[in-house]
Amino acid sequence: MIGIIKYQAGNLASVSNALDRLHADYIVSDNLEELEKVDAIIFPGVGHAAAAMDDLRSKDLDVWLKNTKKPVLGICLGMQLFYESSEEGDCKALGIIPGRLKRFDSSKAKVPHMGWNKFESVKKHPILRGIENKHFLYYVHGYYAPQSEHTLATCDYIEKFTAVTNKDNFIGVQFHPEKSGQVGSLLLQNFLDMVNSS
Ligand SMILES: NC(=O)CC[C@H](N)C(=O)O
Repeated sequence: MIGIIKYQAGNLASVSNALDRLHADYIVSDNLEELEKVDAIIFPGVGHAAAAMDDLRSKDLDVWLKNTKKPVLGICLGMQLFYESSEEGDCKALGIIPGRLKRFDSSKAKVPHMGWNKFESVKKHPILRGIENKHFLYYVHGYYAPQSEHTLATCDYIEKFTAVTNKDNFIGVQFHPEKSGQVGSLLLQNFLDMVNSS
């Protein structure tokens, strides 16, 4: 059973639809008792980092997320909030992964980075099974996580930034797998398979 975190910055419908297409069992919830019972978490996100963190704090979801040992897949803003802070609203984030989100330099190219782009895998990981450097994924973001020891894959737009990150039970993807067609569905299925085999 997957728990999709329900908070004001979650693009819940598109993530739910993607799981429906994979016939996955899930709940959409912000209730900590309900979330404690699921096998894994999908932490989606569209919106402003500072506002999203305020909403998570208002529901004690920030502390719960930071301390859960369940597998967590963070998507877009969900991935960004794994880090220590973001230049977006100059806000503190969950602090699970070291680093600070930076804004793209809009003097160099149009911001946000919006559209289909490839990615370059840096380290092997089950979440990337069957996904190769030739594949395109869908991105919409104005902030990026610089490369670090936790970077599994990178993407090149103005900067070479972290497209997929992993620390312990936390996996983050900057792109939107729920909007990335078959390749995106494969990544979500890889996550489900990791959960089912754990
Ligand atoms: N789609 C989004 O909400 C992106 C997350 C964040 N606001 C960014 O611009 O990077």
